[in-house]
Amino acid sequence: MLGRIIYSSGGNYRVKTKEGIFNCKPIGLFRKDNTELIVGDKVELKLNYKIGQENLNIITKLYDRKNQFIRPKISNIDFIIIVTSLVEPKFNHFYLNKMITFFQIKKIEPILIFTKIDLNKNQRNLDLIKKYEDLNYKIFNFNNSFQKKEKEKILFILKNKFSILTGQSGVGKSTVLNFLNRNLKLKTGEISFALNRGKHTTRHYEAFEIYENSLIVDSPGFSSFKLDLSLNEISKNFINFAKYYKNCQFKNCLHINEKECFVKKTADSFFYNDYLKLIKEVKENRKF
Ligand SMILES: Nc1nc2c(ncn2[C@@H]2O[C@H](COP(=O)(O)OP(=O)(O)OP(=O)(O)O)[C@@H](O)[C@H]2O)c(=O)[nH]1
Ligand SMILES: [Zn+2]
Repeated sequence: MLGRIIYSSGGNYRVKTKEGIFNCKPIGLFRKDNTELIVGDKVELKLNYKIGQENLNIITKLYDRKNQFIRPKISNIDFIIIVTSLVEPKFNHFYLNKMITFFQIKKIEPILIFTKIDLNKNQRNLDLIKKYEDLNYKIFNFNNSFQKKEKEKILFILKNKFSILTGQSGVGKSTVLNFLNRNLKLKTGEISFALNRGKHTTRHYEAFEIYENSLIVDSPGFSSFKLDLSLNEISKNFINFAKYYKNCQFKNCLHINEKECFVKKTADSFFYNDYLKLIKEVKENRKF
């Protein structure tokens, strides 16, 4: 029977199949060749397999992963849902641009959710959202709720898909999930904010079913993502650079020092400034 791992902790797995969710153990084979099974993996399952005196549900096979992350340890991701609040915490476009870039490089489509629109008093924030709309990203605005049509649209997109939800602490990740599925009842607000769960190192990953086989992993803050980007990848794929870096006349150009570089001349300064910041950050991290 085919299934997907939705929970993993200390060698115990929960696998979701068409027939339901089962607690499972992997067969020894995986241990022998050092294969670690992770949340998101598509696996083959045998129910009530007799081992000695016990009847166990066992995982017998791991199917090829279409993608895989080291931190968080998750595989086969279809979408990355990036939640950004306009206020409290304030609009952090640098992290948003960085995350979009990272996942575009990994060929995973981002879905952008902007929250706390109701608390926003700053027109510039709305103008910034417009910039992402112009780039044709899938965008949803959240006011403690989605409009009915928007909610239907997002559930339709996520149906039968496996997604990661990410965003800084306090932006509203749990609030959004609870709104999409009233049965989840995830803790929101000050308590989880104070715990700052992003810093927990032993956190396990668990995929929640939101709607008709749409699974979402609620991952802690941005900082827990291992972003292994090269300068070359960023220069070609930052946000919307892919469209016009080919017009840059310089080989392996970082679009910084060449006066006549096409990207430097045409890029929107809002994105370009974050690009410079990201290049700087990656260069500095390399020194260690
Ligand atoms: N007014 C308003 N408040 C919101 C909105 N979205 C979330 N909140 C509030 O913001 C606070 C933080 O929301 P959470 O859902 O706990 O945020 P989180 O991203 O899950 O936070 P962590 O668990 O720390 O990662 C809560 O008090 C929510 O009620 C929104 O669109 N409008
Ligand atoms: Zn250039």
